[in-house]
Amino acid sequence: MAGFDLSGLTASFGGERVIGPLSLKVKEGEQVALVGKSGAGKSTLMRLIHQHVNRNSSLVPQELGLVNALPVFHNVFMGRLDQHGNWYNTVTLMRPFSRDKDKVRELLKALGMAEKLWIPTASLSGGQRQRVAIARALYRSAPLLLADEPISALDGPMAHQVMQLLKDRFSASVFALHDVEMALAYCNRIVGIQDGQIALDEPAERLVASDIMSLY
Ligand SMILES: Nc1ncnc2c1ncn2[C@@H]1O[C@H](COP(=O)(O)OP(=O)(O)OP(=O)(O)O)[C@@H](O)[C@H]1O
Repeated sequence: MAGFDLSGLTASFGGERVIGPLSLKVKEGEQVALVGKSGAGKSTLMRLIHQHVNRNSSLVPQELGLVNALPVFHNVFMGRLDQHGNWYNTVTLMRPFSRDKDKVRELLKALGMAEKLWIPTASLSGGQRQRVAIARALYRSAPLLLADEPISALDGPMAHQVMQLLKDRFSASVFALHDVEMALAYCNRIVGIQDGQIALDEPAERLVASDIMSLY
């Protein structure tokens, strides 16, 4: 199941409400961009959605969640840790299976970094690290993608390549995006977050960048 239908979503920190209560329904075929100024609540909403849909989703968190001491291969493989037994995961740590190596190499190739397969993640650049987290989400291959600022460290051409790849590979997606032009180019629905509430919810084709800038 690619979509979700959640209601009564709320989040508070130190007694202060930062999200909701709000409802959000996302259907198969929708690429949703969460936009809004820094601190509006996009990451918090993303985490709330993930808590509810969890195993049905591929997650790219803003902080990436990589294990620096491990090579790129193992960080990408982690996208499917919960789909294998302990024995398989333990063997893979020491001596990965060819079919998994081939699959991960193929994903890295699509992201322009196949040669980094066995490099420890700690020695990668910020943009390369971000692509490892994206490869991990692609490897998981869940029907729903939740991606919090997935292209913030990528240069222009790579940012476009990654957004196109993610759009093609997932049947429904929720992106938190600072880049309004990218949101309009790759998403078909724009949800504006302001003070923890949905202040805008429109098909992207009905909006231009200036309509969204009123949220900032
Ligand atoms: N762990 C936390 N403890 C306390 N307050 C938090 C915590 N995480 C988020 N907040 C607060 O919740 C609000 C929403 O934060 P959130 O990170 O969701 O915003 P955002 O829209 O994702 O911002 P950005 O675009 O900068 O990533 C902010 O006021 C932030 O200070």
